[in-house]
Amino acid sequence: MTSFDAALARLAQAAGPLDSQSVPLAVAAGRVLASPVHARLASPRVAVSAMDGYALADATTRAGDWLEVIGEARPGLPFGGEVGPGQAVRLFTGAPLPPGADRVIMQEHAERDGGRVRFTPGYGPAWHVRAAGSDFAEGALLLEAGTLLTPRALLAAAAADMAELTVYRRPRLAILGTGDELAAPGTAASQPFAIPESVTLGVAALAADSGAEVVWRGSHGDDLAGLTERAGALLAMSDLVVVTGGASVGDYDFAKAMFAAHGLDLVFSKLAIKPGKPVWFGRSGDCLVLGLPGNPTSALVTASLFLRPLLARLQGRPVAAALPWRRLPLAAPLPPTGDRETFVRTIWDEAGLRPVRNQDSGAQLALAQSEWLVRCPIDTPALPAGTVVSALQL
Ligand SMILES: Nc1nc2c(c(=O)[nH]1)N[C@H]1C(S)=C(S)[C@@H](COP(=O)(O)OP(=O)(O)OC[C@H]3O[C@@H](n4cnc5c(N)ncnc54)[C@H](O)[C@@H]3O)O[C@H]1N2
Ligand code: MOO
Repeated sequence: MTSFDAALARLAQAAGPLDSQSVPLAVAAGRVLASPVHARLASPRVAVSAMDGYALADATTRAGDWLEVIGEARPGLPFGGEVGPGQAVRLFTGAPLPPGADRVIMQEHAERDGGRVRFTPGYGPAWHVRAAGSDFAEGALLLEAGTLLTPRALLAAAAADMAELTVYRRPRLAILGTGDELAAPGTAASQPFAIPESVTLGVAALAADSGAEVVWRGSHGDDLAGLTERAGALLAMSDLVVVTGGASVGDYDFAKAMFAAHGLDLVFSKLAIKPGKPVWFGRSGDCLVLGLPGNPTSALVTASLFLRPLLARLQGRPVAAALPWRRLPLAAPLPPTGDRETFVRTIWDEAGLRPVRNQDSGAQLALAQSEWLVRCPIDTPALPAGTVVSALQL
């Protein structure tokens, strides 16, 4: 069986970035930059006030002396003249500092009398001036290619005065659930032996969260001819097909077989991991194909471990960006692992990571309650509470 690390390395090698496109800033959230963002102007563009108050020359100002208020400055509306000795300009947060002034005194320290102002002693050492370019200079590199456009990154791109950004195309993803027993949620209870088709819903949500455009989602029964035809249609419309279930060795497990007629090239199959041993990955022509086990916990765990990194790669990001392992303590002991690397489902409580009671790979309720996967390599001995382990948020 192939190890988790070896499988990930093969996946990273098999999947490179898709092409890029230009999109308006307003729809760029969650996308990944294909080109870096450089500032088209400095921030701030000129020295500005950090407070509402008065601008003046520090060297010629003493607490208690009256100054003449010669004008006003607001953000985007500078004062036209220069500030000399014995003078002050009324100004507001973000307003350009007038020439001749080098500090701002907050209005809380000012006493105003018509056209005059004076300042109470102890107005403090802070100058309340943001120097031109103190945030970033014109031309500065703000965001590198490969950056995920989080709300914070998007704000910086806007501050760089960009109207459009060059981002990687969103991977088009088709998701097919397989199994005769599957029924659309809401219809299972009225059919004997049917079960609600739950897995593709969870996988689709995870994929969308990782930047995919889900172009098709549905399920199909266990007939190989029908599945083969469906596989052809899905390969034609997507960059990546995810098929769930039918990954194991049963007589009705057709997940790989349905792609055989479409020239499936396997990259890996059957891994030394638990849950998720039957996960497999390959390529059919220009399209990638990822097979997840049908057991719901196995499917969502392997989607976190392989689908997220795959979508990251297709959008120009490294595998590691999709697998931010953290070092966190265990709140309860863990049993030893055997010959499969084990990903234990846990919740976070005040003492650390606590395994959920039901570790069955078919679980759906325990999966919903789980928050973190704890990574236990092959042959890890029993671990006492307090041990610091590698964990990944589910
Ligand atoms: N003889 C062996 N049997 C099994 C092995 C093995 O190595 N030898 N591996 C086991 C492991 S590990 C797993 S994981 C499962 C995975 O099997 P499949 O991928 O073939 O999954 P199915 O048989 O299609 O389904 C398993 C289980 O999950 C339910 N299911 C499937 N799809 C959905 C869905 N979309 N929504 C909700 N539930 C779904 C299905 O009804 C089954 O109960 O194989 C073991 N067997
Ligand atoms: O590997 Mo399966 O996913 O354990 O049940």
